[in-house]
Amino acid sequence: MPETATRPVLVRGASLLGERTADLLLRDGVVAEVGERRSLAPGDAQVIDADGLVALPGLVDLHTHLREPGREDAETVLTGSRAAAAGGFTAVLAMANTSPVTDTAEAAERVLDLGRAAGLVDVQPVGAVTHGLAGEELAELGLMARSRARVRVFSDDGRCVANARVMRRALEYVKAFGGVVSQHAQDPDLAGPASCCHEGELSGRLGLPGWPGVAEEVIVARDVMLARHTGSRVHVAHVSTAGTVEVLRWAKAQGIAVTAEVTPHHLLLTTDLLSGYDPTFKVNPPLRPDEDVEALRAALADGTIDAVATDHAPHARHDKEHAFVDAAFGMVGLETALPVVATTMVETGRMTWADVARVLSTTPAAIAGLPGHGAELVAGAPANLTLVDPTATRVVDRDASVSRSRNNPWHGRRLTGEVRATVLRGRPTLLDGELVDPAAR
Ligand SMILES: NC(=O)N[C@@H](CC(=O)O)C(=O)O
Ligand SMILES: [Zn+2]
Ligand SMILES: [Zn+2]
Repeated sequence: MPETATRPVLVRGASLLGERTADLLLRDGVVAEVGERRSLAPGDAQVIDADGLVALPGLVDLHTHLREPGREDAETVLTGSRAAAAGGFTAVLAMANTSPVTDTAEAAERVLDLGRAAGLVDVQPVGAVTHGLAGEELAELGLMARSRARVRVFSDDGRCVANARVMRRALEYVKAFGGVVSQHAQDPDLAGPASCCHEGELSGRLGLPGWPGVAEEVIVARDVMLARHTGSRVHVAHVSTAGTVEVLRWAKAQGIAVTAEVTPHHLLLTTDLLSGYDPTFKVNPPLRPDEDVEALRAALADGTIDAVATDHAPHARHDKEHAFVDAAFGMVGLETALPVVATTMVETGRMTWADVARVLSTTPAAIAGLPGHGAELVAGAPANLTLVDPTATRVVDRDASVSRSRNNPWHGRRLTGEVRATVLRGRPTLLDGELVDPAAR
């Protein structure tokens, strides 16, 4: 159905970024009018009563694993899109570590098309940096960039681009079209193949091979120097240590084009959760001690870390429910990202809702080069938005998730802030906390 044929939507009485209450009339995929509270007549519009809700530009996730093609038993583009819409996202970047890997233009276009067919969120493929994520030869970066998928973010995520020469070439290459390399920063020699948790007192006690924070920090330090040398842009995926924050702070002060993301889990969960050997908490990079968590929160609040990205990493039970050392790395995160940020950063008074819009929408959209997303909610802007109940609290139930996977580290935890509605180009994908059947839109 063409977008022009959809019914207008009137969002009544939302608090824009938590700052001022207004009505928003959404028509033909854009914000047609912004008016004083209760000033706009509904006419034939579908009315969303947003009294008490905060309106944010639709959330943008720089780091999502959708698992299709190859691991549809863990997630598909459709089930991951549902989780994204339920979490308030209107765009997600789909990581390239699928099977086959997204390392060609055709593979990227297939992911794009699967996203369009699902129709719940803009699925923007990330391209691999190297063929098959092998870290040796560059993938078809230019062809992916020029394809219908317009790939701008490249990453071997799951693996580090460990070879400095390869990283340098990738940075030089993507510079030509304003691309960015998102690095999974982890020196493979320092981290070691068997490592599965933070290296520290606890890993010693548990008898688990740990990996040290410095394995991340040396790669970030190297990559900011390569970004300076090439004049290109580097993005640091899932920052997990205070040392990385120090490097980023220095690099930004030099004017080096580096951006960075932190995951919700690294903002709240700590390494001591591993004491019960529950593989739900096994993730790469690992959960760290309190000092790191505090440094990450401070860096997000002061802008040293630019964005929050979920690293939603669904895994099927038969990959996750193993002895700790054998289980897969990763945890789901799309449906809980906003509540975790609200709980850790807003409820604690460290960030405002305008800051949340910056770290979960505006800045990630700018980093990824997605012009239709992250815009301020003013007349003429694309009608991509999220409505949040800022005070609602809820105990997370992994079985209430719409993701296909259940590796949910938030199960049983009470979080504040609930996504009530998501609107993609003027069409609700989530209403009253329930997914909207695409056929009914
Ligand atoms: N984060 C994880 O623990 N796992 C990710 C890979 C990654 O993000 O490095 C995955 O693909 O499962
Ligand atoms: Zn990674
Ligand atoms: Zn990842």
